[in-house]
Amino acid sequence: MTDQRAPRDPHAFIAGLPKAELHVHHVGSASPRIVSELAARHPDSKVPTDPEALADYFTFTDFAHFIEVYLSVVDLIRTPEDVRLLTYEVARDLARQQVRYAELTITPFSSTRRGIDERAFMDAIEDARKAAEAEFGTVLRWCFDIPGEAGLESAEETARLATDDRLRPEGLVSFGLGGPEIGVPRPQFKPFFDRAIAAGLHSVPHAGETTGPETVWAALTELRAERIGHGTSSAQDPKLLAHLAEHRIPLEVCPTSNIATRAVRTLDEHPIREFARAGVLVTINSDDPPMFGTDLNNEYAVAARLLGLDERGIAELATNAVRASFLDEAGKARLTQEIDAYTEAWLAP
Ligand SMILES: Nc1ncnc2c1ncn2[C@@H]1O[C@H](CCC(=O)c2cccc(C(=O)O)c2)[C@@H](O)[C@H]1O
Ligand SMILES: [Zn+2]
Repeated sequence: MTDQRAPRDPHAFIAGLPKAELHVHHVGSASPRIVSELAARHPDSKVPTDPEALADYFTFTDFAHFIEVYLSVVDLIRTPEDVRLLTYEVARDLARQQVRYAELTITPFSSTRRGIDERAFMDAIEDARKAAEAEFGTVLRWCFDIPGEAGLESAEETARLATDDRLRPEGLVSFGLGGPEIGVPRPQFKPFFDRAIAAGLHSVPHAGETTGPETVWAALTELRAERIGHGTSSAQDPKLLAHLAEHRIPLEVCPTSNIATRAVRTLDEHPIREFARAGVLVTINSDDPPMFGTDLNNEYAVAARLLGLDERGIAELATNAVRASFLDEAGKARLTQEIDAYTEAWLAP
């Protein structure tokens, strides 16, 4: 992607552009309305019920503080009905942004360990997935991730829920690893990723978000990652950038997330330009949009500004995500064609 003519009105173009999102968290996508509604149901929670106060509450001093706040929202989700409501509303918000396909990262361990029955949990997300597809036309698939800091117990539980044919949900396509990276080396999770891959799931761990490129290398070699969540520190290692580009291993880039969690100081210092210059397949994602005061459309606008993209360059970000997705080939062709048709219609004189 090279510097191109400035788009006529990037926000309007992006708002109508059909998109796919690959790195967006279930609980992290709970809108202020949903969070305040759940907080009102649980007065014992420290999460504010007032959406304005919530904006302040979602301001983080560092990554550890982000995880602490994230878990206080996880604590609000206590029943299968909470799970179903959250999932359906997240799908509604995605549809509003013309997201046709999303791979939503869910951490089942965090909910089952808080007392939600595993079968009821799976039924709740599957019911919401089918309702969203029928009512919004948005296709959802699941990524189950291990909350790494919770250790091997959580890895075992997550691998069991993801590979037991009596439990694994129909929409499950991938297996991930989230939470803090510092003090949580990737190699210990190799046996669990091996089980997930043997069960037909795709490996998509977070790596290089708050630690260096060695964590990205470990995700590739030990966990056989097909995509990398964030991969921000890859820019520090030219050999790693060349490897990612040569082997077409996509990065799930979440620009505003990296600023909000202090992983990167300012957007102008974000390594997304190095990724593009190295020929790495860049996809744009929102990670935990309401918590970071953003949404996917805004992330596309940020990427367009940083990369100096015109409409065709912005559309390429969307087709990159389709190409990097685990959607079936027919679905990929259909969504790519829709993106191309929209872009040509927009540019027609
Ligand atoms: N940008 C992000 N980068 C990394 N992760 C992210 C990001 N955004 C969201 N997450 C999610 O945060 C959670 C972290 C949960 C966690 O650390 C933890 C630790 C100890 C105990 C428990 C528990 O449940 O008992 C959970 C994960 O679910 C992950 O999917
Ligand atoms: Zn994430």
